[in-house]
Formats: sequence, C-alpha cells, structure tokens
Amino acid sequence: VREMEKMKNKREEKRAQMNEIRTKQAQEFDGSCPNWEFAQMIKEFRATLDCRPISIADPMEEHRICVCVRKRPLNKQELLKKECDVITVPSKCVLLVHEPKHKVDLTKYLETQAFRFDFSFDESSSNEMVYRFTARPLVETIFEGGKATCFAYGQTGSGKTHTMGGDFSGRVQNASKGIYAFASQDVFLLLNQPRYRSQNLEVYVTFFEIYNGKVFDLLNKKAKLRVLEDGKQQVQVVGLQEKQVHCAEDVFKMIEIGTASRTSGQTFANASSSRSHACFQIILRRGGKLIGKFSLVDLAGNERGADTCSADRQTRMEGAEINKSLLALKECIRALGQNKSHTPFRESKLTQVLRDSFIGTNSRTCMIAMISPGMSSCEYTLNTLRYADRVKELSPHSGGGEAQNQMETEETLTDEEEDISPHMSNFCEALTQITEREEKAVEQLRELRQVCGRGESNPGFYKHLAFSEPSALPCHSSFTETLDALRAAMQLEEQASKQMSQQRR
Ligand SMILES: Nc1ncnc2c1ncn2[C@@H]1O[C@H](COP(=O)(O)OP(=O)(O)OP(=O)(O)O)[C@@H](O)[C@H]1O
Repeated sequence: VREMEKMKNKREEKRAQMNEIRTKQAQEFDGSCPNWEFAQMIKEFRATLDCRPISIADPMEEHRICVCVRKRPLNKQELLKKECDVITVPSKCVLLVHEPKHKVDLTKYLETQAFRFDFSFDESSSNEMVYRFTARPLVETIFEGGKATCFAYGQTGSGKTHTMGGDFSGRVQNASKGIYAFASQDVFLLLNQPRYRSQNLEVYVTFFEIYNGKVFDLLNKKAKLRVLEDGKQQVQVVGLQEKQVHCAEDVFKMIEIGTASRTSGQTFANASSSRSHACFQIILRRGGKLIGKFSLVDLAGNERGADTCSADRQTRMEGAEINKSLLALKECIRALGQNKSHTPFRESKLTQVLRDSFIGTNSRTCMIAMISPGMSSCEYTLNTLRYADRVKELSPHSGGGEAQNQMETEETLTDEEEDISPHMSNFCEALTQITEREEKAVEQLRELRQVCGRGESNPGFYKHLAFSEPSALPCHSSFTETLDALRAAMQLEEQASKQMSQQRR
C-alpha cells in the first residue's frame, strides 16, 4: 500500500510539474489562443525551416496544364478568434498542412502533410504575382488561335473572387486589380505590338453565371440563356451578349457591371455567388471569325458540393449540381492532360459550355486552388489540395520546366520503371481505374439517392445493392447503369488481386 501511495504521489507531482510547464508556456506564448499548444508546435516546426517563398525573379515555366495553390492571409474574424494558421509555404512549389490530431490518451500532435504543385503562393503574394505565374503565360495562346482557361477553385471565402475579380470594399469592386483585368490589359498590350497590330483583330468580352445548371447573362440583366449542341458537337450559348471593347478601361466597366449583376439581390456578400460558377471570357475575332478565347472562371465554393444532406431540397439540389460539375471539370482537364480522344464534357453544364477549352492541341489550362489558412478550415483545405493534386497528377510535365528539374524527373522515372515489373504496372493501372470508377459511381449514387429519396450513406450499402437480385433494385435506368459500372469496377478489383497474388507466388 505504501509503495502504491508513493507511486501515486509521484504521478501527481509529475502532473503538477507538467501543468506548471504548460501554464508557463501559455504565458510565454499567447495563452488566450484556444489552440495555443498547436500554434506553438507549428511555430517550433517553422523555426526549423529555411522558407524561400516565390519571388518575381523566379523563372516562369511553360505548362500545358498548370496547377497552383494560393494561401490567403487570416482575415479579421479569424484573427479576432485567434485562429491558428496551419499552412506553411516553404518554397515556390511546396505547401505544408499541419493537421491537428489527438492520440488515444488525448496528447496533441501535428500531422504535417506536404503537397507539391507547379507554384505555391503564400499570404504575402499579391494578385499581380499570382497572375504573372498562372494566367499571364496563357495570354499569347489566344493570339495563336488557341483556347486558354484559368479556374479559381476552393472553399467559400478562400479568395477566388478576390483573385479573379479584384478586391471589394463593401459592394464596390476594384476591378483593375484582379486576374480578369490583368489578362485584358495584356491582351491590349499584345494587340498593339507590331506582330499583331496589322491583323485587324477585334476584342469582345462575355460574362455569364452558371447556377444550378442554368446559364445567366451577367452583361444582359441576368437573362436566362439556352445551351444547344449542333450536329458537329459545337456548343452554343444562345443569346449570350458579346460586348466589343477597345481598351482595358472598357473591360473594367464590363467586369463591374457583371459583378454588380451577380451580387444584386443578395443578403450576404457570398450568398449566391458561392453557389454559382462565374465565367468571364475575352474573345478575339477577325471579321467575325473566332481566333482565340480566354475563359476565366470563378468556380462555386467546393464545400457547397457537400450540401447534399441539407434538409432544404433546393440546397441539396444545388449541392449535387456543384458536385457533378466539379467532378466533370476534373475529368475533362485530366482528359486534356492525357490527350484522350474522349472528353466527358456532357456531364455538366459547366464543362459543356467550356467544351472547346478541353479539345485541340492548342488548349492550355491553369487551375489556382485557393485555401484558407485557419485551423477550422483544415478539412476543406485538405479536400481542395487533394482535388488539385488529382488534376495535376496526370499533367505530363507538371512541376518542372527547368532543364535540371526535367533531368531529375527523367531519372526518377527510369528508376521507378526498373523497380516496377510489367505485372505490377498493370496492377497499378487497374487500381487507378478502380478508384476512378468507384469515385464516379459513388458520386452518381449519392445523387440518385436524393432522387429516389432512399439509401444509406456508406459505400458498403451500394456494394450490397450491386449483389442484390435485379428485381430488388429500383427501376431507374441510370441507377442500374451505375450499378453496372460498380460491378465492373469490382470485377476489375478481383482480377487485379488475382494478378497480384500470382505475382507474389
Ligand atoms: N489574398 C488575399 N489577401 C487579402 N484578402 C483576401 C485575400 N483573399 C481573400 N481575401 C478576402 O477574403 C474575403 C473572402 O474572399 P472572396 O470573396 O474572394 O472568397 P471566395 O472564395 O470568392 O468566396 P465565394 O466562393 O463565397 O465567392 C474577402 O473579404 C477578400 O477581400
């Protein structure tokens, strides 16, 4: 008993010591910050890094598909709440997320995940800097008869509109400080260069919004437009007004008109803008004939796609539509990156309207993934980064334009190829296919669940359905199609594991 008491006393002494150390640390740090322990861990981690953020002197690299990430600074509310900044940008291509975690005994620890993109911008990067490395290299494409597209992707409030359209003070927008405006300025600069001056090019702009699968003209009092596809698979937005512009100032006016139309009738600044995709296009024509088109898209908040469980039917439908369009967008960019002959553009209105951006050898795309730095946004931030990572995964030369980088990539590839036997590479390919098919099938089923008003939320339920008697399944043609896809995915999975066990033997 005495021994036990001794041990108990010792333990209590140790606990008191620990508490004392913690209080001291809290006083040294900012104890009023609710997550000061995590904040301190992140601070200590950062102290070990030699951070070299992107600078204006860094070389610009040519990518057919460029995927970048931008971290915004903590905003006023986050600062008031003493939110902890969980994002570190140590170099021009790398971004770290310090995810707060708890062990079983409730000890706090950080799980730091690293992501690599073509460029990563920290909170000190201006819109000009982001533009210089992302959309600017694409401007010349439209003078060479190509299509360029730049997407701003991310959670609501992560800075998409700020980056694309310029900053707002209240409802007034400074349209000259966003990517729409910078790109237009460069179009006029190039237009006046001797090389293009004699080509009699005319510049037009359009500005429209896609909300819940419907298209509205922001330069024509939000008129509802129809999207039609002709026999040659050419997609037309019927009635979309193209306004001719003669200088950058004309464009700024159009941006302001369009943005005012987009935000009119809203109670909050982000009320419906976060649920719709806005597309601003700069079009070059000669004698009416289309020469090139630059589409700049401010996408709907990606977390809105998760609104599929909301009690409100309208919100659920909006969520499903956003989900579908972002999924289709990813697939279309991947198809462009892989030079696939088939582009799944019909899957959503967004990809349908932007169809010509995903085809042809002279199409270039850039995606800027925007992230909020606060700890409370960590999960959404990771979702955004994973999406961007998937888009980048298949861009053939992502992450390296410099000769040395290319050499490094080639070396690693050869090493990897030597390591992977043909069986193994087949297996890896099959696994990627399975993941893709499963992802798509589960998405489609989630939508169908809403339509049918039944179902459970876990994918196991769908697998169970896949093996049910056909008569037990709902009589919905796309439902059965989806299940067929799921069955095919599972057969592939089976084949792949058989191959794997043969390989092991
Ligand atoms: N890089 C930045 N520097 C300073 N402030 C920023 C930055 N990015 C965003 N902000 C500010 O954060 C707020 C939210 O940004 P913004 O409206 O652009 O988000 P969003 O992603 O477009 O949201 P939504 O999807 O709802 O339209 C704005 O007040 C904006 O001024």
